[in-house]
Amino acid sequence: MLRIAVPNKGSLSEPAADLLREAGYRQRRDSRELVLPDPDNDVEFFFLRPRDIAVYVGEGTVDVGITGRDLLLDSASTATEHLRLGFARSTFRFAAPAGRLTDIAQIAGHRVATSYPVLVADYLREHGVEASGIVRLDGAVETAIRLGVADVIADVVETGTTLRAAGLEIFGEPILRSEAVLVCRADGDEPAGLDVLTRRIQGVLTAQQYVLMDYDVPLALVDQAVGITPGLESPTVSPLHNREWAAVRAMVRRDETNRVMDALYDVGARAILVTSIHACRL
Ligand SMILES: Nc1ncnc2c1ncn2[C@@H]1O[C@H](COP(=O)(O)OP(=O)(O)OP(=O)(O)O)[C@@H](O)[C@H]1O
Ligand SMILES: O=P(O)(O)OC[C@H]1O[C@H](OP(=O)(O)OP(=O)(O)O)[C@H](O)[C@@H]1O
Ligand SMILES: [Mg+2]
Repeated sequence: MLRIAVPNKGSLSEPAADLLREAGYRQRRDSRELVLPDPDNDVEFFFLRPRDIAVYVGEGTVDVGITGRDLLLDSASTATEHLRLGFARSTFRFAAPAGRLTDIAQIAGHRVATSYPVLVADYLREHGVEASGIVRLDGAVETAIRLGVADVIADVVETGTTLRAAGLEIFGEPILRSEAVLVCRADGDEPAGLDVLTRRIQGVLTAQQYVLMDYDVPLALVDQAVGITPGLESPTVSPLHNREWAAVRAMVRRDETNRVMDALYDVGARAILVTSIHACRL
């Protein structure tokens, strides 16, 4: 049985459960359940704190897990990134009171508050900057400066709303771009069943990222239209009752749907239909 660690709380928890459910796995109904066997799929789920997941995977206590790239790096675990999952995207950044700092070199001699001390210490060391100290906090890091515990913070930034509300401003380059990732052990054999889990998750992600586009186009314009919708391998081109026209079906990236429809219409395609993909294996 493949042992899979899933975040039990926080921003990663719900999208991770949704992804696994969509991939055909059982998911818990009660948030107090800590272990959930799924014998039909030959896997077992362990609901753990997101921060601990890379540690368990690195130790080999569980085979794979879902966590954030930032949490993986901060754990200093030997676990390694196996698959990007595309949700819980964020950047990890330095911030200070608006207008005060512009460059990470200016962190020298200042105190940095963060929930990710390993990540921050590694980054500062790599950039040759010596802070006077790193203050580890569990959360609400943005308040640390006002309370006089630190001069600079390093924290997760998604929309920037929390920083603005605290009168802080990012400076320097992003320390990291993070998203949810599937992690597994770096050494040893690949655990049995990881290939199936990976293919199922990739199927869900592809189904979310692509749509099916159908359209009719005059025969003379098929090459031009297919140039706009090359599909993943090659689009399906079928004859129509009207021999002057063909029907084309191709996968298109969801975020390009409207741009592609406009371009197809411009070359003469008509009856352009877009359908969601429910599931797929490529
Ligand atoms: N606002 C956010 N937007 C996107 N991702 C976020 C956000 N906040 C946290 N994350 C991501 O979620 C992961 C952290 O999850 P974790 O459960 O430890 O913290 P949390 O979601 O802030 O929950 P908590 O309420 O326990 O603080 C990290 O990978 C981080 O990048
Ligand atoms: O850029 P934003 O969209 O504002 O999101 C970023 C904020 O979200 C998270 O905080 P959370 O709400 O989890 O509180 P915490 O600091 O107590 O973890 C993170 O730690 C930032 O503070
Ligand atoms: Mg938080």
